[in-house]
Amino acid sequence: MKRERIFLFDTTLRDGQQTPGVDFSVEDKIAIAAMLDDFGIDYVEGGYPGANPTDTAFFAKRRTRNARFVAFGMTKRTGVSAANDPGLAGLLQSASDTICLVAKSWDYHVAVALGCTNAENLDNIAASVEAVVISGREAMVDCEHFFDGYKANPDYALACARAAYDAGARWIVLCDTNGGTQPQEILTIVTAVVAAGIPGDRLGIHAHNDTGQAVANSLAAVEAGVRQIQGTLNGIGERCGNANLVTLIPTLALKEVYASRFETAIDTDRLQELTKLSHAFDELLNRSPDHQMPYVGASAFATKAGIHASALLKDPRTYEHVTPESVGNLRKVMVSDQGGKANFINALKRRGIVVGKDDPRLDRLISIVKEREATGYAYEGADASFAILARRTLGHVPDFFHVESFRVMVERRFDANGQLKTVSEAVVRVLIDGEETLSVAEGHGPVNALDLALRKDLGKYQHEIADLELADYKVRILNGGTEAITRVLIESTDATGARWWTVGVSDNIIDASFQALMDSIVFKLLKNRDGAVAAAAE
Ligand SMILES: CC(=O)SCCNC(=O)CCNC(=O)[C@H](O)C(C)(C)COP(=O)(O)OP(=O)(O)OC[C@H]1O[C@@H](n2cnc3c(N)ncnc32)[C@H](O)[C@@H]1OP(=O)(O)O
Ligand SMILES: CC(=O)C(=O)O
Repeated sequence: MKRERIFLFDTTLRDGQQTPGVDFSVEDKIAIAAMLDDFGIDYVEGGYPGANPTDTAFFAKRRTRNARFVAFGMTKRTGVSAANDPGLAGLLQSASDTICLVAKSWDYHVAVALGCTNAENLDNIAASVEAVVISGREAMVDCEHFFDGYKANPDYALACARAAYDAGARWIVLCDTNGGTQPQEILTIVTAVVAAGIPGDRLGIHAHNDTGQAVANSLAAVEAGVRQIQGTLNGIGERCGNANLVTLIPTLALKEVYASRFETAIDTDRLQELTKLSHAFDELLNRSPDHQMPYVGASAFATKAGIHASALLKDPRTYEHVTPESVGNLRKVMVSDQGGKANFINALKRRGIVVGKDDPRLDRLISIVKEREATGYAYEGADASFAILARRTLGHVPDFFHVESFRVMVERRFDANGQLKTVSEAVVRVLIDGEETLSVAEGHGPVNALDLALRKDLGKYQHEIADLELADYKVRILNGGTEAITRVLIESTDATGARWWTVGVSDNIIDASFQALMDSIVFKLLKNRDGAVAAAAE
């Protein structure tokens, strides 16, 4: 059976830009447009030329090689001709292939927001689309509030869509602008639009996620006939976001119910780049990836439950709905107090440690991990600390150095210029091969001072840790009150690009940090000696 083509439209740079806290520069937009273009998205909406200097500069030239480059703007205003509407002129001057016009399709909005008559709004839609078509560009109309409008006045909502269609718009996009419509309603309303004479292959869906249904609504619209889906990378967008293309793309490609009937421009090779794309975008936004994001999250193919791990290791299909490789993700079997022997054997194998199911040392390791987790440690997020603990329990970790003592001091005082300053200083006494060194360092805070002092003079190992850097530091108070236990997680990295997490737990935050810092250095030294241990670092 010939599969029907679904066109993917990305509005990360336009609706995504409307996300609270997201503010792209021209350089960001250029980078994101290139990522989307390389990935194979059909349409890349770049923003609103004329609305602000960034978007105007971004549209000074075409920013995609293969994808259609889309400029967004509103239909002309009442009382001016299309030729004299400054907003429309800005769109027509932009270096775009396609112009997407937003048009009101809810009569209530026409009255309240536009303050014109229903007939004037229909004229504005038609005249604006005609102007785009005459300019030689592809015209597209986002029918704003289409579903709410249809529920209030179906004839008028349909008339708006038809005005766009009759004037020559290639796509009429039905928008759930307020994001409150449910999948069943989308199915019914889109079916009615198709029955009213606008073919599905001229219709698109733009769904917001205010009830967590944006992906489901997009799929319901496809089911009813639409052939263009609008969405964003990682689901960013106004309020609760837009339909997440990173979820929709693999669903369309990997779920038989869709894959047997539809195809997109994203082939199986490109699909394997999906996790990278999603994470690269988060990197650009300077935020941590959502571990639980479908398909691409770090937890999407992770299990810490012993019963699951045991079956998963016999055959991954027992607990995976698709393979992690298909979207470029990884399977992760973690160790924790929820794990059984299978979790541990797998985790150890990854680090080059082979241990039999009946080996008593394995039971010992499991009971140490479970006991420690009961006191606050969390090894599932601290792979490197687990690697060290496993090696200590099952084999051997060299005694590289020994910290005899440390002291950390925080002092608030006036400096020589009379300025009030808080100073942190650490002193560390280290024994290496029987020789003692004493290091003193000042830092931005007590943990930074301790870290600097610890790494200041490690004698013969100093050159080995020169490229070690702390990338992240997380503190979690595990129970309140004066008896609070603190868990510290530290992420480290080095020149090879490897990253590893270590953990420390104590009722003293400095002591917890010290444990995590020590594990970080020991892991780095182990990693320098043994490639297998590096499997703990990603
Ligand atoms: C559902 C969506 O996400 S639509 C996209 C929303 N995104 C944005 O608005 C981001 C970019 N927008 C902007 O920078 C500004 O709103 C601009 C530059 C476009 C316009 O700025 P201003 O001219 O100062 O108008 P302002 O933002 O205050 O109000 C919007 C105006 O557009 C009118 N308008 C809104 N939608 C439409 C439409 N589809 N067709 C014609 N006019 C419209 C409103 O009636 C209002 O007119 P008024 O000023 O006469 O009351
Ligand atoms: C066009 C658009 O962003 C919306 O209706 O939500």
